[in-house]
Amino acid sequence: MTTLTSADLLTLSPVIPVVVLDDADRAVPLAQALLAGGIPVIEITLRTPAALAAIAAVAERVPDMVVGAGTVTSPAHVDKAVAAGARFLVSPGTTDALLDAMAGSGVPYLPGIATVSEALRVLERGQQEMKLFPAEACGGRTFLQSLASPLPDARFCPTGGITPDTAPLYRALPNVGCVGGTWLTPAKLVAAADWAQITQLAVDARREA
Ligand SMILES: O=C(O)C(=O)C[C@H](O)[C@H](O)COP(=O)(O)O
Repeated sequence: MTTLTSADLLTLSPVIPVVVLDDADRAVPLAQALLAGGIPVIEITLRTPAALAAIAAVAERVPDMVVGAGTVTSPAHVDKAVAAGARFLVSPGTTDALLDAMAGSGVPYLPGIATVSEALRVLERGQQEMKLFPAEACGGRTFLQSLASPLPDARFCPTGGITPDTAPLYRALPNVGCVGGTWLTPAKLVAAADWAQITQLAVDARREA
C-alpha cells in the first residue's frame, strides 16, 4: 500500500464522495461501484453506528479503494477511524485537540475551516491542505478567490452544497484541488443497491467535474 500525503488527497479524484451509510454491508459493493466508475476514493462519515465497520470492510476487501473517515469531530474519532483502517481523515471544523490528534494520527488529513483565522491556524502547523466547509454557505467561490492572494500556500477541498453543475467551477480555481459531495451516493440508490446507477454517477463526475 502506497503512503499517501494530504496533498495526494486533493489529486486522487475530481470529487471525493462523502457517504452516510446505515448498513455496513453496503460499503463493499458501494466502494466497488465507485471504483468501477473511476473514483478511487471514498469518505465514510462517522455519523452512523455502521461507519467504523463500513470503513473496516472497505479497507480489508477493496484494497484499491482509498477509504477515509469523514465527520471526524474528536480525538476519539481519530483513534477509532485509524484503528478501523481509515487511510485519511476529514473534519468539518477544527479545534486544537482535533488538530493535534489528526497530525499525530499517521494518516493524511483535511481539517475543516470556514474563516481566514482558522486557515491561518492550520497553515501555522505546516499543513497546507484543508477542507472548506460549509463551502456554499460560508462564501463559496468568491471566498476562495479572496483567499488566494493572502494565503497563497493554502489548498482546498471545498465541500457542502456543491452540485454536479458547480463542481467544475470550483475545480477551475487555482487553490482548489478537488471538491467533496454527497451527490455520487444518494441514499435512495444505496438503499436500493443500485450499483450500476452509482457507477454511472461516478463516470459522469469523472468526466464533468
Ligand atoms: O460530515 C462532515 O464532515 C461534513 O463536513 C459534512 C459533509 O461534507 C456534507 O454533508 C456534504 O454534503 P453535501 O452538501 O450534500 O455535499
